[in-house]
Amino acid sequence: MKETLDGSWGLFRMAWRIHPRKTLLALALMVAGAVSAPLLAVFLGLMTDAVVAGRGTAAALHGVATAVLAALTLTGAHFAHIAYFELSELAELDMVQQLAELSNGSEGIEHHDRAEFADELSVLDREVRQFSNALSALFSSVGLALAMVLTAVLLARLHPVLLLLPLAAAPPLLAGRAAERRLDGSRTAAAEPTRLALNLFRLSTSARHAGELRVFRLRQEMRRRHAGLRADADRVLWRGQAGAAALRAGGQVVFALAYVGTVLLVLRDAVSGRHGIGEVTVVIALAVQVNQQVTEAVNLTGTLQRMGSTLRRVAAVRTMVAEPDGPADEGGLSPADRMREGIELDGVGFGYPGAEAPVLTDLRVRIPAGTTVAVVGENGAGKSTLVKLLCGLYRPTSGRVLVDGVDLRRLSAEEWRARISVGLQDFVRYEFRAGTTVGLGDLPRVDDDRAVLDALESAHAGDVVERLPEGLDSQLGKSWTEGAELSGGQWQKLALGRAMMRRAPVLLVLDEPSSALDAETEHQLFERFSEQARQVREAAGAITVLVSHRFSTARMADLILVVRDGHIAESGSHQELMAGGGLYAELFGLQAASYR
Ligand SMILES: Nc1ncnc2c1ncn2[C@@H]1O[C@H](COP(=O)(O)OP(=O)(O)OP(=O)(O)O)[C@@H](O)[C@H]1O
Repeated sequence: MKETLDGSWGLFRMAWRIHPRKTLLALALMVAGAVSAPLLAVFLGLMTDAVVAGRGTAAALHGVATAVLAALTLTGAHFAHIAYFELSELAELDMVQQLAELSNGSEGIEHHDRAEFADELSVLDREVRQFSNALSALFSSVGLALAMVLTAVLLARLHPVLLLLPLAAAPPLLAGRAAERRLDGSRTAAAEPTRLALNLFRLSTSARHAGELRVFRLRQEMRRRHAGLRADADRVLWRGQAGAAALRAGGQVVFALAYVGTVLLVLRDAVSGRHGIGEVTVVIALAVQVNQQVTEAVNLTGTLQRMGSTLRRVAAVRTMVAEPDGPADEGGLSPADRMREGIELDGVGFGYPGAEAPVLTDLRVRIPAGTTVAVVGENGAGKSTLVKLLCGLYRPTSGRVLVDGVDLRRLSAEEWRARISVGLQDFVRYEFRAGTTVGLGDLPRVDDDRAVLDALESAHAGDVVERLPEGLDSQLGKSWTEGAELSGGQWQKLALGRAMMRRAPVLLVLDEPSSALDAETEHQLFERFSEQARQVREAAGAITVLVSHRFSTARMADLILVVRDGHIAESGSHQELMAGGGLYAELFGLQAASYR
């Protein structure tokens, strides 16, 4: 009950916020349409009595009133619909925007790693599309509540026993609520298989994966898995639907028995002469309405309860996104324009939400300002996780990342992001104009083609644009009829160009650009960065971090971090590490031998 009331109130506030005047108009029309139905029964009774008594004028007047009320009953909801149609659409849009904002509006990305977050979001994704019905349900239910009270008063005036009829509405209402709870439970239980099935569907229908699916002859297998997951979800949903239907039917049977009983009672009184013909007309008309009111009330409370749980889910998602251990903007200090001392990892540990073992443990290292750093290590060692911590996308679960001695948590996340630049391993393929796709790396200069060309030049990526039919003006992406599709490496080169757009970032992170670049180009690129970093050491103190599997590139760095099983196994310059004869020296030797 509380959820339904909270949901209704939340909905009303949302409509009011969007358009107060239309909200009031829709509500007034809906209420007028709803209460005119029981009044219609009263005037019908009065008209019948007047006709039987031969009072022509009174019969005609009551007849006109009956006709007006009938018109209002039939058209009230229709006119209200015109008033709230736009409101409903706007409310749905508002919800969709709230979801997008919740999902991507936070500074951190930790919530994306939680299965509960994905489940709630997948249910919400479906449920918000029902939101336009919710407003109509809300307005209708206000009108309906008034109509039910009026009907009960009218029935009680005729015979107190007739009050049993509205009271008999309680069992179907309670059963309806229980049914909706059961349905909501089944939607939650089915969320995971539904989400997984949707992922498989997207995978099976994406142009990007079409080739591999065919070569490995996986289409049949994907269909089988998809069907299995859908069947799992459907089984849960079907059980929920069947249980809910049985509960609703039980409630309706109780009401039907009460309905038949009261009609028989009034008919008996009429036969014995205790009621006039007009009163019998009123009772029969009202009893029919009570029947309709109950059915409508069950449906409306179901819809409102559903919307209540949608709003509850939105609140739950909001809490997950605002988790206190997420990388929120705690201190709001502004990072300096130049790095003075450097970055220090002070006992940094990190575990992904829900994972049993931490990915990184007790990392301790000082990276002086102006240093070029190479991070090397086996697959899954924790290199990308480390650079995401440096970018402030995750917050360490233990220890601190210090920037010039200040805990990264205390820096304004937004300002820190503005001072750094990244080429991430899982870069985005923005299907925009080529120049825009690169220019997005520095939003204020997104349309500055000169800056874009310079950035592409710095990233050794000018050739990608040169080959496009309209250069920087070429539309990218298969979603466009004329869009040019790029190879994976070309997309990554543009992402590198994007990383070069910012003028003087204090931290530049390049996470494995190797798939796009051949060994020679990667080498040259890093050489250039190292040179630039040395030149601007005094001016900006920029730190460049490159994650690479190529030791021939890594060796140029001032500092090499060898990550193994979540900790820094070795650190130092190439010469130091080679002289140490440890893991780095061993891996370097192996790779060098394979090139010979
Ligand atoms: N979003 C995530 N949620 C849970 N676990 C994750 C997530 N991302 C990575 N991991 C786990 O963290 C570990 C380290 O992953 P990470 O991507 O940091 O490794 P990496 O050294 O960059 O590997 P690679 O060289 O293959 O890119 C892996 O065991 C991986 O399974």
